[in-house]
Amino acid sequence: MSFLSLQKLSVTLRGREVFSDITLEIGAHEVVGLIGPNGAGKTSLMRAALGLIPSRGESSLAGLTPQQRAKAVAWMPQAREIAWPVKVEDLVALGRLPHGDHAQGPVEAAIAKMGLEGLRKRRSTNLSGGEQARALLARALAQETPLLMADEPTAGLDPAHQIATMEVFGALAAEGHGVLLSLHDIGLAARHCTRLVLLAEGRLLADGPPEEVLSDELLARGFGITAYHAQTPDGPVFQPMHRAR
Ligand SMILES: Nc1ncnc2c1ncn2[C@@H]1O[C@H](COP(=O)(O)OP(=O)(O)OP(=O)(O)O)[C@@H](O)[C@H]1O
Repeated sequence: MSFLSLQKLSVTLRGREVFSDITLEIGAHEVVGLIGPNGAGKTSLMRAALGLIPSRGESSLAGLTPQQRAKAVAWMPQAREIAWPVKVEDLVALGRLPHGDHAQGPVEAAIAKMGLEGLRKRRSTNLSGGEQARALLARALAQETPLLMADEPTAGLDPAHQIATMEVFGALAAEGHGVLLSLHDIGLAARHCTRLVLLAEGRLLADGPPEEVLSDELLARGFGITAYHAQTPDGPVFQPMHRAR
């Protein structure tokens, strides 16, 4: 089952083509890491897929009404903006708005998954940056959508919370959801994503299992780096090492 289908999606901003002809399917049981250098178009790709910016080509989500879309996909943007000083538990409960219910089960589950029990009564605008990110992710989880899309969800999180958050995405995929994340931490991406999509040079340069997409050639071409990688009993280890010459 496909939760997101992009056909030849292209975005031009202020007369400059950011990327063109991106064709991509995301389905159940996948944690897809969208990687690429600064300015490659990762945010633009996700925003165009959601129908938030103009594009050419097709996205299965872009034509939905806001109500339909909010039931099909939860979206955590890069900007962690919380407009009102609501309590964390009330912020998370806003995830239920598209469903028009006050179901406590999904809210409590999201609070527990993001480790927010100790913060639930705090005003969300007073939280640290990483705590706010976890609260916004919990709101997205409470939305209980087939697909979760998040723009750099682990940015600003400490290592334990980065790992915990990636494990939450893995658990969602195991339950049958699909997840699309933009990530700059390629080590986390290598370890926790089932599939990587490399966006560079204005197009989709590679799409496949992490070990294929993180080849020496694609890393040099896409990011201009060399890296150390190894398979360990605990999974793949990946460390960027040098700028490629
Ligand atoms: N509203 C806009 N108007 C004009 N250009 C834009 C606009 N938004 C983004 N861009 C440009 O489009 C390109 C892609 O930006 P985008 O934010 O999608 O990249 P990204 O891969 O998410 O980058 P980063 O890793 O730095 O977050 C960049 O060159 C950016 O300057």
